[in-house]
Amino acid sequence: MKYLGDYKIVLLTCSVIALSIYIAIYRIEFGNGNFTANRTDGGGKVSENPFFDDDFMFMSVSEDIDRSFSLHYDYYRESCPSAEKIIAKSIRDISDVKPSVAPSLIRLLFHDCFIEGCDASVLLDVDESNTSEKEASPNLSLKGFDVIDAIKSELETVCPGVVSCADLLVLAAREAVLVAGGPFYPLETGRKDSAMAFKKIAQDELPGPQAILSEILARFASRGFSRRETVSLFGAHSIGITHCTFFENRLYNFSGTGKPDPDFNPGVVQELKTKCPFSVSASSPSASPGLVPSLPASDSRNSYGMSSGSSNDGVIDLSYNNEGGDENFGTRYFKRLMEKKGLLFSDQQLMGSEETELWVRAYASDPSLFRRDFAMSMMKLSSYHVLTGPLGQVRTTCSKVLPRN
Ligand code: HEM
Ligand SMILES: [Ca+2]
Repeated sequence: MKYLGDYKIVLLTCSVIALSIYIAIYRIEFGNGNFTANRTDGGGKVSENPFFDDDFMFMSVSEDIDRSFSLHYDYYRESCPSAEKIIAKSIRDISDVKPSVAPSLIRLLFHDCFIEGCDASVLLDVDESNTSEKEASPNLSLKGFDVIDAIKSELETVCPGVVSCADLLVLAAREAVLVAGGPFYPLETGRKDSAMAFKKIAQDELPGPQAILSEILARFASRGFSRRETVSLFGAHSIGITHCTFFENRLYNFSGTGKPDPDFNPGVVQELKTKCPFSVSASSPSASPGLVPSLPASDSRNSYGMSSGSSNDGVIDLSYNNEGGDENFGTRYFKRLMEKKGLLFSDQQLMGSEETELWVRAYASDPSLFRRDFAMSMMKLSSYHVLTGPLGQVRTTCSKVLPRN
């Protein structure tokens, strides 16, 4: 009887092992039919799938899974050794002629990674089966797609079908940070591209320029970013531009008062009124009800409106009126916030809690602390929720998914 009991236990254990291996293989092969189900966050840790979180799983199987699902340094060493050099050189060359490209690419990276991870979903055009994130209102003023397309076609001539658009975007943005005077940070590669876009999520999840602090922190926290990391990432707003639409309610009609935002430096408000004349976005669809029709009114929290960044809208440097001159990347932005000179309402929100204000002050006074933190946060952002291994594809044109077989 004892032997029979042991035999049953062995049989049961074998069945459990066989079933687990079967489930493992099934999930890898078919990804539950859902490309977004299995993604990794940075260093190859597979997340969002309870299957991978179970430590009791059999080591040999899970180690193999781990390897094929993780990013690596110099992933293209064998398959496309010149990839990183081509990307870096292209960004430097293009930026020499057109400096505005660097900030555009950094923003593009943020808008990609923040929505379902760094999977180049933001680059897809609309087609029969896909909507496009480009049509979500926070993305209407994104730029830099042409630069990514140009570099991708160069990569395709050198090593066809090898370098993913997701890797291209994070590497291009890293070079853009350097070109803009920011820090270098190492990046692992091996991201794959998504086979779909997430327009609705982009519409709902990217914070708008009227977002309040609690909303901003919650959006970043839900993606694993601490307050310190969130504040450091905002340092990217020390470069690039913003359209008047995104802050003009602060000049003319803050919260329906018909007056400027009391939290906006009065000197800067006066100057900006000449650059962003009254009522550019008077007919903004996000106007609060009951307002005098000619007052710009974009207080509503989602706030991008439908005509965001339209071409007849004025454009202002995010570092406008930067008395410190060409100071360190990052530092100047945080100093501006301390002087109530942040252009976007959402920027100035960082001064709205003890903890975030503490980091603003720390970064304003310690450039090397900021550079270290920004580098770490950009690494984290660039590896957020990536697709690896068989879970994604390598598009040959960044704006189109691969044709189905
Ligand atoms: C609450 C979070 C954020 C909001 C509401 C926000 C909003 C905006 C807005 C409204 C603009 C102006 C776009 C235009 O007029 O064309 C802008 C520009 C920019 N943003 Fe953000 N942003 C946020 C976070 C970030 C983060 C985390 C990064 C990067 C790590 C970033 C990088 C940039 C850059 C580089 C620009 C300049 C783009 C250019 O010159 O083309 N932003 N942002
Ligand atoms: Ca994405």
